[in-house]
Amino acid sequence: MYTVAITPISVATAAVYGATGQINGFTFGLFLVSAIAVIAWINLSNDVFDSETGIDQNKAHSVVNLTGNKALVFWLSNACLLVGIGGIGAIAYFQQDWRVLGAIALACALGYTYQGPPFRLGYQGLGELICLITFGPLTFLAVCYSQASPPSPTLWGASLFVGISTAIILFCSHFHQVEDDLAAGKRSPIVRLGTAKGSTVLAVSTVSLYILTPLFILCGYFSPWTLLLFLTVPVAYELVNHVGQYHNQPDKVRNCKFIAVKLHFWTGLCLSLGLIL
Ligand SMILES: C/C(=C\COP(=O)(O)OP(=O)(O)O)CCC[C@H](C)CCC[C@H](C)CCCC(C)C
Ligand SMILES: O=C(O)C1=CC(=O)c2ccccc2C1=O
Repeated sequence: MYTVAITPISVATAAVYGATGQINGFTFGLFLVSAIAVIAWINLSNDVFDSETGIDQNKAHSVVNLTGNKALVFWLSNACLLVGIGGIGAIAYFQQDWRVLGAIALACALGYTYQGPPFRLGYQGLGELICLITFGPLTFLAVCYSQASPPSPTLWGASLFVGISTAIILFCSHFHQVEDDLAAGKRSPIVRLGTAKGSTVLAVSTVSLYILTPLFILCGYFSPWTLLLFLTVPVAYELVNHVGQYHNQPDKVRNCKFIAVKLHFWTGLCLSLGLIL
């Protein structure tokens, strides 16, 4: 799952490098470490908050279920947040640009509203929108300011791409959980749509990645090298085909999140290369 931290930082940094021909390696490294700590926070605190609603009763790998110590996991998650925000704060300080910290702090606040009381917006099916905004434009803005570069159409285009590919991971994570979600009152997009319509939405969202890229090339935002993205079509096909076949069979569809992670990783790598070349 930690590729969800690495990919947006790498693609945004590649977009900056493509535009300016230089990046600060130390800032890039510190951003990566900080983003990983933020993702550790969101996952550990998700287990804490979900243990309060009972939705994770059957989730064997919930760290709260594994340790039986909710307080410990809560404080561990806060420590991760402190490390993550501390690292981003240090970058903002070195750059003397507090917009870096502001964008990531806003992303973290939105991440909290996904799962924490009193908001729990994920229970209303709003997680994918939060994912798109936080892993897309907010993270990309923070990265470009951290590299002392202004946002460009290339950066916005790439942020939309990564925002969608990250939201696809979250969307896929709901297919096998319909029963548990219904029991806990969580109206995930798959609970709302049903698994059949959900698999169609997944297909359309996945295909949109391969439409947006040529469109951005035609607009002059992306280099033609970003067509490297089409090397990932077999993974996209695997995802759409797997969910299309097994959307209503929880045991068979449960691994689709990991195919989505694979798609997110490889599309991110191809896009980064395309933006650098
Ligand atoms: C914890 C997340 C998903 C798990 O959700 P769920 O409870 O449905 O799944 P389980 O069955 O596994 O319990 C991730 C949620 C992500 C959230 C919508 C947005 C987070 C924003 C980040 C804080 C932004 C970080 C940016 C970083 C790259 C600097
Ligand atoms: O555990 C999960 O299901 C997820 C964890 C996570 O950090 C993440 C981040 C961005 C999009 C989706 C997800 C998950 O689904």
